[in-house]
Amino acid sequence: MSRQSGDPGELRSADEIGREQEYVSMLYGRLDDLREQAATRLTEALRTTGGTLQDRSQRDSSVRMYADQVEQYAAVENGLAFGRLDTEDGGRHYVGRIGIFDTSDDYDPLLMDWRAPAARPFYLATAANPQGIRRRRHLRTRQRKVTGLNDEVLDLATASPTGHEELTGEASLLAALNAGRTGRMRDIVETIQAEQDRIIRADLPGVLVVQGGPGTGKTAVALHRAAYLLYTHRRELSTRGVLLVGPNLTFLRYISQVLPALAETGVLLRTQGDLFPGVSARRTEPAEAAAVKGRLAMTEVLAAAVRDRQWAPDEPLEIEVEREVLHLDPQTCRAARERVRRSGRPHNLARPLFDIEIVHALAAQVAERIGADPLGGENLLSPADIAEIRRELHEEPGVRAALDELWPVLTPQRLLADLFADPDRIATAAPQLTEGERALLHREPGGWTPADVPLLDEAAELLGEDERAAAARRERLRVLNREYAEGVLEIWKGSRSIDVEDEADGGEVLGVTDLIDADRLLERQEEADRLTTAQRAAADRNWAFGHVIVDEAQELSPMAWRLLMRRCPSRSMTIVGDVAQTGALSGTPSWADALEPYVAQRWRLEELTVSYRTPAEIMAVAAEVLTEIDPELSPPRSVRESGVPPWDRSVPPDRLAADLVAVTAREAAELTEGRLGVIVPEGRVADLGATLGAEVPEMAIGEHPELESRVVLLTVAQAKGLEFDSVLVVDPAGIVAESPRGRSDLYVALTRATQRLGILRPTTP
Ligand SMILES: Nc1ncnc2c1ncn2[C@@H]1O[C@H](COP(=O)(O)OP(=O)(O)OP(=O)(O)O)[C@@H](O)[C@H]1O
Repeated sequence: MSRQSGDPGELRSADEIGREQEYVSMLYGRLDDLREQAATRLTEALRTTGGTLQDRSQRDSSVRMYADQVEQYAAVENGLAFGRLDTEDGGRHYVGRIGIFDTSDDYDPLLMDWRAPAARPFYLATAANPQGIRRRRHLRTRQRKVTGLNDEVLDLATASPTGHEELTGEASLLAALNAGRTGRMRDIVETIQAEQDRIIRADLPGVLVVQGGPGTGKTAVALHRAAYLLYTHRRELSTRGVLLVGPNLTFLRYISQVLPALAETGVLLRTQGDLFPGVSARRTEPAEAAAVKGRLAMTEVLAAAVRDRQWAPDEPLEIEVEREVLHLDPQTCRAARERVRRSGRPHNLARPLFDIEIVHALAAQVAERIGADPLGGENLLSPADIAEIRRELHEEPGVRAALDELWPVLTPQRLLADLFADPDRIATAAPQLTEGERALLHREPGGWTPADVPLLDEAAELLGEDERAAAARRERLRVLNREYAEGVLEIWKGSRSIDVEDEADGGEVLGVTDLIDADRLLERQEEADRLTTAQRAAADRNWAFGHVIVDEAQELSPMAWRLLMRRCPSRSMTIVGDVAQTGALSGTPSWADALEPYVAQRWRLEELTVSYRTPAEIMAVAAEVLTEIDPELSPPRSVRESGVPPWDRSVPPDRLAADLVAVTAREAAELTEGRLGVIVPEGRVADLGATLGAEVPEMAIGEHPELESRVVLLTVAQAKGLEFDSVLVVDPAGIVAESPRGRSDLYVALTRATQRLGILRPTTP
C-alpha cells in the first residue's frame, strides 16, 4: 500500500497549503477570465442580427457554443482543481474538472482535464506500477480555498508485497464514502478507482456490459463514462448524441447533478416512459400486466392487431357518390387487402396502394355504366376519362369514409388505445395468450404506462410514419426550440452576475433581453434549425444515437430492449446493472438472454467487485439473502466497515406502526447530517406512510418523493439505485411476499445504506 500522509496527526506545513492556494487562486483567476470572455461573446452573438443565411447559421452556432461555455465554466466552480501529479523527472501537473491553458506561454497546460490521457496516472498509478509518477496529491478545497492535502508517495519501498489491489487515494476515498448524503448523487471524479477507470475509458464501439453488485459504483461509472466519451469523441457524439436511460424519474433526479458538475451538457436523460416522443407515460398498472406487455410475443400481438384493422366486410358496402350508389363487394375488398399486404409496406404507408385498388374497382363500375356502348362494342371511355373518374371518386366523401373504415390511417396511440379498450380486439390479436393474460391487457383509455412505451414504438414501426406523425414531430421541435431559446436567455442573464459590462451602450446598460426576446430568438433559430443534438433527438423517434447508456438495465423487458436497439443501430452501448437485483417480472436474469438476439456473442463483460456504499457489517446481512436468490452468487467486497452493527427486531403486528414512529425518530436523531430512508412493502405505504407522516412532518412520501428531505418513505422499486446514510427496512417478509422476485427486492432494500441499517419485522399473528 502506498504511504499516506494526510491525516491531521501528521504535520502538513502551512507553507505547503499556502503554495497550493496560490496556484489554485491563479487557476480561479483564469476561470473568471474565461467566463467573462464567453459571456461577452455570448452577448455579442445574441445582439447581432441580419446578414445572409450563412451568417445567421454561423451566429446561432456561436450562441450555442458560448452559452455552453458559460454553463460549463459555472459548473466547475466547486473543486476546479483536485489533484497534482509529481513525475519522476521533476514535472508537476495539476488535474481538475476542465483543462485550462496558459495563453501567454505556448498554451502550456495549467490544469489538465481529468479525461485527458495524460491525467490517467492520477487514477491508475500504484506503488508497484507508478507509471512515471513519484507523488500523487489530492487537494481538498472548500469554495476557492484549499483546506487540506493528501499525499501518496509511489515508490517500490511502499508497494504491497502481496500485489493486493490497492485503493487509489485511500484517505480521500474514505472521506468521500463516509460523508453524509444529500439526496443528490455527487460525482466521483476526484477518487475514481482503477477498476472503474478502465470501464470509464473503454473504447466507444461495441456493447459493454458492466455487471456489479450493489454500491460498486455502476451508476457513477456510467455517468463518468458519458462525460469521458463526449470529451474524447466530441465530434462524433455531438452530432449523434448520447442517451442515458434510468429506471424512474426519482432516480433521474437523484443523478441529475452529476453531469453538470462534470461540465457536461450533451446527454439526454430519459426513463423508459419518456422514450416515445410526445408521450409521457406516468400511468401505473399491476406488475403482472407490465410483465405480459414486456414479452416478445407482443410483437406478434401488435402485428395481428394491425391486420385486424384492415377490415373486409361480410356484406357488400353501399357507397353513395354524387348521383348514384356504388357497391363494394367483400371479395373485392379481400383481394385488394391481400395485394396491398403483399407489398410489405407498413400499414399507413400502404394506405395509398389500398386507395388505388378500391378506387380502381369503383371506377370500373362507373365506367361500366356511363361508357357502355349501346351497340355492344368496347367501352367508349378513353383512358383519360377513366383517370378523371378515378380522381373524382377519390375525392368523394362517401368513398373516403369507406376507405377510412376499411384501412384507417392509425397513430400508434390509436391502435393501442383501441386494442386495450376492447376485449374482442384483444382476443383476436392475442390468441397465444391465456385468458388471464388477455384480461391483464384490458383497460380503459386514459394515459400510458412505461410498459406501453415499447409497444407504442413497435406499433409505430408497423404503422409507418404518415404526414400527421411528421407534423406532430415538427410541432414538438418547435416547442423544444422555444424552450431552448428561453434557456439561452436564462444562461445569458446568469452570466451577467459576473459583471459583464455593456459598454456599447455608452454606459447605460441595455441588456440583450431588451433587444431580443425568446420569440425572436426562436424565429432566428427556425430559419437555421439550430437545436442541440439532445433536443432534436428527444423529439425524433427515428433518431440514431451515437451511444446509449442504460442504468439498472436488468429491469428492461425484451420489448424494451427492442426499442433501445432501434435507437442505437451502431450498437455502441454501455449497459450497467446487476442481475441479482432484478425486480421487474419481465426484467432479465441473464445478460446473454437479453443481448444475444441483437448482437450474438459480440458483447464484452466487465465486473465491478468492490462495494463502495455498503459497509461490511450490512453486506453480511444482505449476503444471506443473496444466497437464497442463488447460492452461486457472491456479494461484492465492502471497502470499509462502519463499526455499527445492523439491528433486527421483531414486533407484534399491532405495535408495528407505533414502533416505527419511535425507531424513525431515534434513527433520524442519530444522523448529524445525511438522510434516512424507510423502505416498506408497496402494500403498506398508505397505512405506515399516514402514521409516520403525522408524527414526522419532515418526511417525504409519494410517487416522486423529495430525496433531499431528511426522512423519505419509499418502496423498493422507488429506492432502486438510491442510497441513504441510514435505512430502516420494514416487514422484509412482506417485501418478499409481494413479488415472485421478492428476494431480489429485499436484497436491494438491504443494500441502500452507507452507514446504518435497522430491520423491523412484524411477528406472524
Ligand atoms: N471511486 C469512488 N469514489 C467515491 N465514491 C464512490 C466511488 N465509487 C462509488 N462511489 C460511491 O459509492 C456509492 C454507490 O455508487 P453507485 O450508486 O454508482 O453504485 P451502483 O453500483 O450503481 O449501486 P446499485 O446497484 O445499488 O444501484 C455512491 O455514493 C458513489 O458515489
